[in-house]
Amino acid sequence: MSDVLTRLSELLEQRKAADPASSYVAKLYAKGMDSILKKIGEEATETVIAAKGGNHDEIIYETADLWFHTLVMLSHAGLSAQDVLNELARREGLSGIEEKASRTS
Ligand SMILES: N=c1c2ncn([C@@H]3O[C@H](COP(=O)(O)OP(=O)(O)OP(=O)(O)O)[C@@H](O)[C@H]3O)c2ncn1[C@@H]1O[C@H](COP(=O)(O)O)[C@@H](O)[C@H]1O
Repeated sequence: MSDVLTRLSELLEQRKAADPASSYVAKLYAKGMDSILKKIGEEATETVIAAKGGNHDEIIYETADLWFHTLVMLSHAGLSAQDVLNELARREGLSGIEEKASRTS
């Protein structure tokens, strides 16, 4: 895993014991999964709008927001970026059709 993802994943775990008044992530955890999912929906929409606009800085900024909130969702669900990277690694070398056939659910 990249150093950035490793450090951020560790920080997201630590924030589970943090005060929501002093941490954005702790506040999101306290609000619960529905609020986290709402943020993901908003950030996904903002990413689509940025990509349509074609400004590289905006695309990067909005995609970072989307990735970040997705990482918060994974952490709240007891998962991590590494779990998703493991799945992407599993798919390496498979064609799209083979990948679809390999799915269990
Ligand atoms: N990478 C991020 C990150 N990206 C985006 N954001 C926050 O995500 C929010 C984006 O939502 P919006 O653009 O809608 O802005 P907003 O109006 O403030 O959001 P809402 O109040 O409506 O939820 C902003 O508050 C950003 O500050 C982030 N907040 C935290 N991190 C990382 O998480 C770490 C822990 O953060 P704290 O828990 O706050 O210490 C930080 O050190 C960073 O590494």
